[in-house]
Amino acid sequence: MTDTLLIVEDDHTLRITLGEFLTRRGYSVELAENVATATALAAQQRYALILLDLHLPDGNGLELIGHLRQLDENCLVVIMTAFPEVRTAVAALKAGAYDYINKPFDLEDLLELIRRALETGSLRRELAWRRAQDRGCGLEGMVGNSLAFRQMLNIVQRIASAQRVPVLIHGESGTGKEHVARAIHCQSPRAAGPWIAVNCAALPEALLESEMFGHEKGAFTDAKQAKPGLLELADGGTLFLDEIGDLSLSLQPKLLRVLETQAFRRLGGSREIRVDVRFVAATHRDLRKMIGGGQFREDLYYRLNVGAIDVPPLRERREDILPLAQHFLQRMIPALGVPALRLAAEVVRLLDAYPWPGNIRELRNVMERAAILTPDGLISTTQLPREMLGNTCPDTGGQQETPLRLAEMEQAHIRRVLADCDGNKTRAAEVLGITRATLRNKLREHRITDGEGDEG
Ligand SMILES: Nc1ncnc2c1ncn2[C@@H]1O[C@H](COP(=O)(O)OP(=O)(O)OP(=O)(O)O)[C@@H](O)[C@H]1O
Repeated sequence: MTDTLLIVEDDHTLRITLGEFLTRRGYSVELAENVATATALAAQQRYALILLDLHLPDGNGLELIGHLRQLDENCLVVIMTAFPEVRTAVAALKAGAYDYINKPFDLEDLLELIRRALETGSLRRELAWRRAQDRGCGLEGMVGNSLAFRQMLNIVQRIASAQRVPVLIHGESGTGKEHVARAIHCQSPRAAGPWIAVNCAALPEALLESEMFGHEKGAFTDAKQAKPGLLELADGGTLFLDEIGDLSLSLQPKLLRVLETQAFRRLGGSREIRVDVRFVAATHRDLRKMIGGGQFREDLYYRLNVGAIDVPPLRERREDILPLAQHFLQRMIPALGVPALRLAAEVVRLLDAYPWPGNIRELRNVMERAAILTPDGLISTTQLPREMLGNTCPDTGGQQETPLRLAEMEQAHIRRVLADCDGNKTRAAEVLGITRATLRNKLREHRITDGEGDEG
């Protein structure tokens, strides 16, 4: 099947030229001249890749990235940006863009970037599938040996066997709350029963209510058929309520009632339905503070918090960083078809020093990206994201986040840009905004070799 690309560019000539060029190279291409058209097109179909100009007449490309990724979280976006806007391009990468290319660019370079991005895209899809496959039950998939982690697992095991006790899992984003919730289900006598997960932040209130409680025929305009809710589907098993802190104030008492009585009515229904469900909820929010601010009901909090689990952030269990990194690399080997993936010593040091604000999910993403980018199976600093090179201090062992010295920062940045430009010094000098001669001097000064920018 031909990959369909979307070009979002307000410059008429560039839009048409790019469209014709990529069509000649075998892609199916659609064009949009502004945010409104791009949004309308992306809502109708999935694009393999979107080439996006940042400055559009009716809005900002940066905001559009977020919207596009909401429609399709695996969507690949490549930013086209004018040369002095490197900082904006970095913001675009943070917003989820795959890569960026500086204008004016060589069409062949763009083609190469597109090929690489599409290859990564298909690997990502395969990985998502593998992740779903090996999201095994129980504790086997849970990596960690730090004291904090082992203490948490102890609590998980004890709570799991008390199969009717509601559980509230608290922890920062990406710490593994859903993983823990699933382990509770799998370790409990309910393991053979259904596991149903719902994200309370992802659906508008009315939809969430009808999803949870189900509805009878005619309960509202679109209710053409009666539909059982998730509560019924979870009968005999576990209902996982992710992001419980986002549950609206009007749904909170309704949930509390089910927790207390294990009974409810479908929307528009008069029959009381009884279920046998274990409730596990998770949040990254401070629910106590929300109670103080009147945003979360105290009675619901205490009802859920009977079994309380705190998942520690990764920075508080640093011994787990390396085993987790190795675990994520191992998982990539079959997908990439390489014999092995190894970490350079410098990378190990940087992994250990980094504060991991996005916790295990961030570590997983960093490892998967690095594994895809490495040319020879050895992960070096050039495959790490910029923020990991810029935010940590080599000598602190990661406990203190002392900033890099200017020279170290410059060295790391030059290496990064050189790697991005595949060692092409003319392009690297252009990106850095210096002459080729100045770049040569700096390479000598920082003892960066001609090859791929690694120290000799
Ligand atoms: N102990 C672990 N061992 C291996 N992988 C883990 C572990 N904990 C979490 N992960 C992986 O890290 C990723 C993030 O975990 P998860 O989705 O459970 O986090 P979360 O806290 O629920 O995130 P959010 O708050 O954003 O919903 C997942 O890919 C998960 O499989």
